[in-house]
Amino acid sequence: MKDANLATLEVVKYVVKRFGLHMNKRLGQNFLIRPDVVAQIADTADLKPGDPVLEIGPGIGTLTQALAETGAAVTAVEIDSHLLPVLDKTLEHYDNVRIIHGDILKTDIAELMGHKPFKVCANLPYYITTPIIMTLLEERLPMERLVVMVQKEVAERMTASPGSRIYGALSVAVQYYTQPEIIFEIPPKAFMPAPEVTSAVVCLDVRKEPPVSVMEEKRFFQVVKAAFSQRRKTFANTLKAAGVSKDGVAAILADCGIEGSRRGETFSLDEFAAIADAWTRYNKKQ
Ligand SMILES: C[S@@+](CC[C@H](N)C(=O)[O-])C[C@H]1O[C@@H](n2cnc3c(N)ncnc32)[C@H](O)[C@@H]1O
Repeated sequence: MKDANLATLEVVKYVVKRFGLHMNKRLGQNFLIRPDVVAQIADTADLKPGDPVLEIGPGIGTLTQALAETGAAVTAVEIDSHLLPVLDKTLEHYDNVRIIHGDILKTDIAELMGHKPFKVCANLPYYITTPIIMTLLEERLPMERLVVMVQKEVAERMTASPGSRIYGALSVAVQYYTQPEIIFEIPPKAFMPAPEVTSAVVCLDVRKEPPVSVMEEKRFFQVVKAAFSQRRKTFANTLKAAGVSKDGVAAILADCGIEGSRRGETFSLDEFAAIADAWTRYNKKQ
């Protein structure tokens, strides 16, 4: 199938029929049927021959083919064993593709990618988008860029600004580790079967250093989690709920100069960092 572009309705239909596939909704199986969209996703990854790239969920190999065509060294992790014989066939002419059968959330990715720098390019299964993104980022893998297709609403959360309704823990984490940019949107009809939602491709360029420095990163993310777990609470009450004494709350707020009446969802990364450091200093004094 080297000459056939896999990302067309005719080819996807043919493959589904030939292998007797049943799209598994539970595994987020919506396959792209637009060659231009697939090409644009692969272009955004900006791959050179030999570049290691990780794909999550190759499906029948549509995006995998576009990645392989760049000459990159493609590693694709697919959970569904029914798709393995399909991928064997659709990608049989590429010697720069390695298919791994497994659950990406249970895979030792650093080991799989040989502890060397790599990029990620994937049309993600939507039911586990956030766990996948958070795992990849929190493990501090040597990634340079992630190009991921996600639900449009999730893409907007990743890039949201403080104070907006959709700004949350995912926005802070993504913006702490990366510089996110929404590249383009994709309508449901670009997939078979068509999902119920519009999708978007996001490019996350991994930062060499976080944009704010904090004394204890763990504390920073503890503050973020507390701030968004009860969005309607004032920040002073959020700190109390997190187990800080009344005196402690007063001392932390005075130290970082932030009004306790504000809600956590209005804080910028700088403000989250200032609170986390004030909390760390307070704890050290106790
Ligand atoms: C949205 S489809 C993308 C298919 C193909 N890349 C495309 O663009 O047409 C998501 C793929 O992820 C696979 N998948 C779902 N959960 C997974 C997991 N935990 N680990 C690895 N692959 C998974 C599904 O079986 C499916 O092939």
